[in-house]
Amino acid sequence: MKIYFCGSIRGGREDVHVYQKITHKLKDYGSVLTEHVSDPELSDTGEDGTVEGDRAIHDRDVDWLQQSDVIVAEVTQPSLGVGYELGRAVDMKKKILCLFRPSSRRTLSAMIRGAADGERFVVRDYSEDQVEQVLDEFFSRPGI
Ligand SMILES: O=c1[nH]c(=O)n([C@H]2C[C@H](O)[C@@H](COP(=O)(O)O)O2)cc1CO
Repeated sequence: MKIYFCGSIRGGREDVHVYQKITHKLKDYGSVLTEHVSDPELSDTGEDGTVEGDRAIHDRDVDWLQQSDVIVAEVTQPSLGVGYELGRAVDMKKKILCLFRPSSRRTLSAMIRGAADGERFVVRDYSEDQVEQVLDEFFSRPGI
């Protein structure tokens, strides 16, 4: 199974340790196409700051989205890129899990929470210590 993991990069890297935890667990279910997202060495400038670099990142990521079977997004730290990826993934009719931590005291965008249908697009509130349990639950759903 190919898994596309989304997490904030230029939106801020405060949650990178949570991304690491999620990516580590995701490897139990398949290959993670976007492992760089959870790399603590990657700063909020991203992989490449040039216009050509940004185009290459965009085109590669859209291609990976197309190839992927499941999208898992950590959406607590707001990120334009993650929002864009989720919109594209909905259009591609992909199976999507969004993970949000209410302990952040943020309110998740209505465009993400409001997109949930409980089947193809799942939004799950969780705490950091529930990462394994929440992912096990999601990946044991029929059709995943
Ligand atoms: O360098 C990058 N590499 C990359 O793969 N992305 C993708 C993957 C992430 O899930 C998402 C993060 O978007 P943003 O940088 O707007 O927070 O975009 C984003 C950047 C920088 O915007």
